[in-house]
Amino acid sequence: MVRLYNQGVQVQATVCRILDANLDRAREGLRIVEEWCRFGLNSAPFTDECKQLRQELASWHSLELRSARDTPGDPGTELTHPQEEQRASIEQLLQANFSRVQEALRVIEEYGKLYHPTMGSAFKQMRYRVYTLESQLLGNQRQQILAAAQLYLVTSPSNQLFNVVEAALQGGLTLVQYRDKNTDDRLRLATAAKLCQLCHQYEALFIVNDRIDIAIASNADGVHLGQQDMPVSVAKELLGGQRIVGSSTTNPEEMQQALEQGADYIGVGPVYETPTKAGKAAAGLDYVRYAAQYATVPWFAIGGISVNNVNDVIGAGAERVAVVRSLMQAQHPTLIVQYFLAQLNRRQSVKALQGDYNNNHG
Ligand SMILES: Cc1ncc(COP(=O)(O)OP(=O)(O)O)c(N)n1
Ligand SMILES: Cc1ncsc1CCOP(=O)(O)O
Ligand SMILES: [Mg+2]
Repeated sequence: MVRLYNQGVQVQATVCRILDANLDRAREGLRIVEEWCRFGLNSAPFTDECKQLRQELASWHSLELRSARDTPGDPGTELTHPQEEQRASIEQLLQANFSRVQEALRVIEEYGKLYHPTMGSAFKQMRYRVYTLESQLLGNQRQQILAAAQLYLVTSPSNQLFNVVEAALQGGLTLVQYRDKNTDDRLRLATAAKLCQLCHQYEALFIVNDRIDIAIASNADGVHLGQQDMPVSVAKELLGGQRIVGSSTTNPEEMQQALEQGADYIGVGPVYETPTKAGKAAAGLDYVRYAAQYATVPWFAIGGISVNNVNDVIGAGAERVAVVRSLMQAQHPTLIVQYFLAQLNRRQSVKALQGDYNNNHG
């Protein structure tokens, strides 16, 4: 039943107009995405998902809402943003239309709460489905690099910062996080932008620690957030579906929450106590074993990991590790990266062989 609780007639009509206009906006944007899925990608599953979303929108677009339309009296019909006149690529066109759909769904989610008891939650779910579709269509390359990454360099302030990062990239590193707690924002942004360019030159991902604003402004591939930072779900909303959001976890509860909120990867640690995060208790190898069994997204063991103990961490089930000092203080970062990758790959090969053996003899 459609009800607008305790509102005057004028307000009711306005809410209906807002819902009507945004249902149209969302449908149009989805249709544009759908055409690319159908004719550009020939993808039945993506086309189908767009169609189902459009059908669900249509099921809410009642006669009552349509009748509230007042196109001649709407001052918004003539307003266009200069960027709407230009699209440099299919990716940009899709991105603009995903943003349009997500914005419209968010408006409906909020105003819908005034209109129908289940409209807010229904549109929230739809918005998450659109994020997923967006990340499958546009964020795929980032997710692939993330899934393949085995070593993660988290930087610390250094006057050799760019040299260390470049040397590590030359060794095959594909994931870098810029972590600097004390520099002022101007310098932090300039450093982030330069590091981002450097990483992209090597087709590596660039992540910013703590700061969503700096991640966006530096064109980073994502952000890493801890338990005291912005919640993952909020970061996902601010960054859209394409960028990566990583989350630090120290115990199973934090892991569960990070997974529920949609973290793309998680940090697991500190495995060992470390001066880089002084005062933080070690989570230990037991938590690494837990992650090996229960984590459903890529996860990186972190904290006190060096060439001397990496095999213990791998032995506890880690397939990916993150380090600060082991690379930032290395004399030869390229060689250290190669050593870590060799150890992690060796483990992967052994696991693959064991899998083959079990399949053939199980
Ligand atoms: C890969 C990775 N894992 C964990 C952390 C720690 O994040 P957080 O708990 O927010 O602490 P700070 O790094 O902000 O001091 C990380 N940065 N990266
Ligand atoms: C940022 C962070 N989060 C958990 S441990 C850690 C620091 C790891 O530093 P190091 O590799 O030097 O021990
Ligand atoms: Mg943090």
